[in-house]
Amino acid sequence: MSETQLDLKALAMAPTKYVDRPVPTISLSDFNLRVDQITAELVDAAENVGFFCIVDHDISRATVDRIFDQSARFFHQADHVKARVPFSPQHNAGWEKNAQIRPSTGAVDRKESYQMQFGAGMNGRWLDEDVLPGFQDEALDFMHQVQCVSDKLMVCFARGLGFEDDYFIKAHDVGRPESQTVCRLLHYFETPRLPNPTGEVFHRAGAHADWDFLTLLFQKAGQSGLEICPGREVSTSFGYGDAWTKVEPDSERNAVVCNVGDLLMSWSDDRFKSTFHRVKAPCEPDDYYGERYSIAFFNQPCKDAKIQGPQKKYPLVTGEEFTRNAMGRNFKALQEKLAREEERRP
Ligand SMILES: O=C(O)CCC(=O)C(=O)O
Ligand SMILES: [Fe+2]
Repeated sequence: MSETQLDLKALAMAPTKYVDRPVPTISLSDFNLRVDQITAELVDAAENVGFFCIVDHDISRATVDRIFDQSARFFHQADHVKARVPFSPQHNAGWEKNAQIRPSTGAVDRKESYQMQFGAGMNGRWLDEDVLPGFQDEALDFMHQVQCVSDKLMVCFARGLGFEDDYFIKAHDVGRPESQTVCRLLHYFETPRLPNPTGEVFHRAGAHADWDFLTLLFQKAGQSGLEICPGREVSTSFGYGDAWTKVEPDSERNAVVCNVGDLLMSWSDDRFKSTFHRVKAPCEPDDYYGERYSIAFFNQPCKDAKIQGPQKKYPLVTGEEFTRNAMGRNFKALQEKLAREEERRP
């Protein structure tokens, strides 16, 4: 074994460093009356952490429970059934299994996911009504409810940056054919406890930043693993630090975890932080190795939205260009990671 391999192995086996960082919980109650206060809290969280939890958001626990039930119904279908609605990179919609490789790990995430959109991108990508009766209606109803909450957050971020109240809402209008917003159902598989016979680590969601405007993440109580690692300076950097913080949303209060994505970071001239996060690959005794469900709602800009911050730090791009550039950077970083690993092979 070479010296570098030994170093890497030692690093992989070292216990994870954790630090406590506050992840604020922000109430959206009496939104119209309290909008200035809520804006101040959201801006502070976006500037200093990039992650926050929202409560009193008007999506009921029953609604969240029902969409998780629908998600389980979907994922319990046989693979050959789910394969009727395969993931299409061009449409950013559909089902994939053990297929996503993150530049941070160079290995597949051990999970399956199903990405849904509001409009034409979903043509042919819903399972038939006789396979999953009621699924499509319930999923779309949930997505519209999450969009309503997103709209409130967008009003606050627009105010915080000095734009008109509806500036971001218009740029993310899910009623338009140009909408790119995605709701992603996620299902992580139970993984063998370490040490396992091969020593293999099963990645869940390797460290990454989201490239959307704002992500709203729904989790199930008792299925932990989400961790953040702030300290990123600009929206184009792939560097990340080393001390992680566990995000434990208050399930009693039906909290939804939100995070600023690269798009909002860039649109705010890097004032609001898009933060590295991961669903930890379970590898230490206290980690959660069980099956895990989550739902991520990615607010994406309409293809023709014009994106530029108030200080014009970055050149103006359209929503379509921003997404294409982000995917291109991700692809390049992945190729570089895989090439480095190839070089290291004895
Ligand atoms: O499943 C989770 O809790 C997080 C997923 C995530 O970060 C993502 O898909 O971007
Ligand atoms: Fe993410």
